[in-house]
Amino acid sequence: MKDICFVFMQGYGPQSVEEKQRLYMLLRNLNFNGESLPASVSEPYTPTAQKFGSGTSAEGLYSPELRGELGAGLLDLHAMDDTGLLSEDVDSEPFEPSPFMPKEIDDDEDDMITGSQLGPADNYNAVTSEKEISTRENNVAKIKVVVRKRPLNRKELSRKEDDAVAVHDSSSLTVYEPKLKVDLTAYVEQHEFCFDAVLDEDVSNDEVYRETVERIIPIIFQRTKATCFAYGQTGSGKTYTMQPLPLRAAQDMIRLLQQPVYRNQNFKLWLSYFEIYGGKLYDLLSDRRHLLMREDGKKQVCIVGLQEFEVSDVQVVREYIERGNAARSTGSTGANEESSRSHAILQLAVKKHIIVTETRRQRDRDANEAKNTKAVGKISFIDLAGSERGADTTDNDRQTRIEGAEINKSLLALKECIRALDNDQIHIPFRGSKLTEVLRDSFVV
Ligand SMILES: Nc1ncnc2c1ncn2[C@@H]1O[C@H](COP(=O)(O)OP(=O)(O)OP(=O)(O)O)[C@@H](O)[C@H]1O
Repeated sequence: MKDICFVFMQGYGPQSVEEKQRLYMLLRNLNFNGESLPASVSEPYTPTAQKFGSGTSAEGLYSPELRGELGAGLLDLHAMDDTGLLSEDVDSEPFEPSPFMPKEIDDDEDDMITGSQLGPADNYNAVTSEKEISTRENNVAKIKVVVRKRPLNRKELSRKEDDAVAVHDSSSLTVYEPKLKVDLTAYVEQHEFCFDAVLDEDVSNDEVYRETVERIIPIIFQRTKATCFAYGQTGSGKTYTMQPLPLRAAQDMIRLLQQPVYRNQNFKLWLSYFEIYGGKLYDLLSDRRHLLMREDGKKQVCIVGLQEFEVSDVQVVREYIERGNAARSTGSTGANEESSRSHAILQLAVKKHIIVTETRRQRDRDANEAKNTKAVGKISFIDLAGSERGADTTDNDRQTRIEGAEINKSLLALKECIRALDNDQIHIPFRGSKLTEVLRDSFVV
């Protein structure tokens, strides 16, 4: 079997329920974990208005039993913010629309989903045209789902396994699912999917960067936060895909920092890296120091004690990333010898350093100007731990199974939050896991 890793991009700024629901729609159908694939799909699933327009055609895809055990992921690292974004004193070009936003938007069609276009089996809530309009007008959160196919690994090749995924073009693929009839005759079911982008197995990490992160780097300097996360089952290539991205992003950010417009404003780049392992937070750049998560008076989640480092050199960024990677919790699963056993979160924050004059007493004491910083924008890279099927755990020891259970639990909690959002529930179960607690603000508009 070939596996697929999803790279999901989320632009920050004001977010709408509609965008999040759309993401949920996209991702909850992406469980290629053998047993959770749809039993029968007569038409391809397309996460755009055109396909939703087909009414019941893809009905089977949306029934709860076909969603699979571990569904979608939706992350937002407002949660990690203990400071609001700088709202003034930033000289920049006018605020840019999302790089994922089509330049020209046709009023009545394309990428927006209308209530009338939804299939009856789907309890996706109708999106009113009024909301659509306001969404467009506000240029709100932009989501991009990119799928990367990985090549067969040595084990799969030696077992002469079939290639289960065929990439057709830059936005669609087919998954071939081997099945057995009741009389044990083998047959293959085909499932077609469309995404914002599909990258074939020969695509390099550099191309992944260009397709996903590159375009949002400039807007991080314009009071924007973005999150890129990798979702997929264990061994699907999440870490392989995610690890090079922050370094490439840092390279571009450092280059931008040299530009007079940002240099003159004293913009600097800061890096932090932590993981959520077994429901606990650890600083990967500070000897795995146990971190505590607290809520402040404004119900903002703060990670107390998380170390941030100012970086101005790509080589230094590389060293920090390597140090953090080395500190990450890894283990071995049936599907991946070097499996990440944690959710890793690397953040690159642009901050404006403000020279402030302290109180008279302090000034007298210090006679120096004190420095202060204010967040301008931030990009977060999240390498989620892989979801695991029962079949992946047969060879695992007790510890690995416990870890797997914890990982699945947290991804399930993530799914529950997204499902609650999808159902417009008032109560969103953030407290289901540390992951969802930390990412709480992503579910709150
Ligand atoms: N696109 C690719 N091209 C070549 N090799 C790949 C690709 N994707 C993944 N691999 C290889 O597959 C193996 C598993 O990848 P990786 O560790 O990134 O999976 P993962 O999804 O992070 O798994 P886990 O959730 O268990 O941590 C690694 O040896 C990696 O080098």
